Amino acid sequence: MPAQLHLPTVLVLYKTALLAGALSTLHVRHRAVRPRGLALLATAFLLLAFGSALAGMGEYEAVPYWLWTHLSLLMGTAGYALYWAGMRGLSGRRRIRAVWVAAVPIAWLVLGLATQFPLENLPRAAAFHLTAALALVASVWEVLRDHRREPLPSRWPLAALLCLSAAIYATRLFYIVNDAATADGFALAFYIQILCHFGIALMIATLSKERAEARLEQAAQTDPLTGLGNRRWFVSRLPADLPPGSALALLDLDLFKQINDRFGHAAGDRVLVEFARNAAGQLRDYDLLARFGGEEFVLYLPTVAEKEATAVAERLRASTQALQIREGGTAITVSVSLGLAWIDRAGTPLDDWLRAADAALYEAKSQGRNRVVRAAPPAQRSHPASAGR
Ligand SMILES: Nc1nc2c(ncn2[C@@H]2O[C@H](COP(=O)(O)OP(=O)(O)OP(=O)(O)O)[C@@H](O)[C@H]2O)c(=O)[nH]1
Repeated sequence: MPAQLHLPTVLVLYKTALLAGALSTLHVRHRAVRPRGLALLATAFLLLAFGSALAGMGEYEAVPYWLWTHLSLLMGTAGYALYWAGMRGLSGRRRIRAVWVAAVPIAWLVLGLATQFPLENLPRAAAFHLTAALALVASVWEVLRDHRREPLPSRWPLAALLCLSAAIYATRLFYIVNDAATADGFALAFYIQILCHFGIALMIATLSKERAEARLEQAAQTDPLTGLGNRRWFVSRLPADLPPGSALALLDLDLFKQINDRFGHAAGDRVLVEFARNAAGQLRDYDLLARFGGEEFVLYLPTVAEKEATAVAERLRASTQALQIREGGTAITVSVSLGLAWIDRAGTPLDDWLRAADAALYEAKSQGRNRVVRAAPPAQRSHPASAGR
């Protein structure tokens, strides 16, 4: 198979793959809402393509020898340093300082000018291959380290392609250092790199698309004011059949209209945010708190004893009453009423439990507000087929 690869054609295709990578990455960047690392990656693709083109022109003596050797090494190493920085940005990390990215190519340039090693083919190729392999391994690390925080499926194929590309460079480096590199091996390595570049460009586009979809999904399920999940999020997270030994509560801020009327809508918003922050801070990691709309919130406590659920509700009520939200010279105070339903049996639809909690909330308001009222369990449905209608 290697003998069938025509090296000059492979080298032309290699540059074409890099150009295609640059164009596709620029296109994705143009379409992305908050692009990260894509400009760096497109520049990296371009630098690698120009570095490779310059080396090709040098081989035909179209450029002075000293110029293309130094310059192609500079472009190649700068290209892979940018590649790493771009992958880091794409993965979601903070932008790295330019000095760290520039350090690698500048170090090679200074060393090259001082020793003139790039004038020799093997040391120049070894320096390029070493930089490329290390930058690609670092890129794999960048792409995978954020997987838990942002589990996008395309991270894995992207990392696999980067690994393959790094492995090819490392293998080539081994042959170069041992002076065993052949033209056939060279052609095969570049052929695989072509496939990697196409694949990586595709995965960059896929990852950006997956990220945009995940953000849309999250925005559709998040209340923008408080950052809590909204009704859609809450319902999607609840088990289809609430298990016995859990609790559901509706929480409604008291006389909230008066706060808006007296202090203004913006102050009312701050009260909602502070209430949400305080309430979320009182709960376990796996409890679910959402904003149902307006000044109404909903809470689900999985696996909780009846007494404990009442204690949690009572704690939320008391800590809300203790809140002091500063507005100008005065402190706004607020209270909350809660209707609490303790789930004592399976098979009753969520809507019935919500209605029961709502009735209890209504009762809490009627009794003077700032209190927790336990809900009467909803009437049991006689026919299972009617459940959920
Ligand atoms: N600032 C602010 N106000 C909101 C928001 N959503 C709803 N409201 C206001 O919340 C108020 C709710 O008023 P009501 O439903 O009369 O209830 P309340 O004044 O809290 O009285 P009770 O519930 O009976 O204690 C209305 O004035 C709404 O305009 C919001 O996102 N921000």
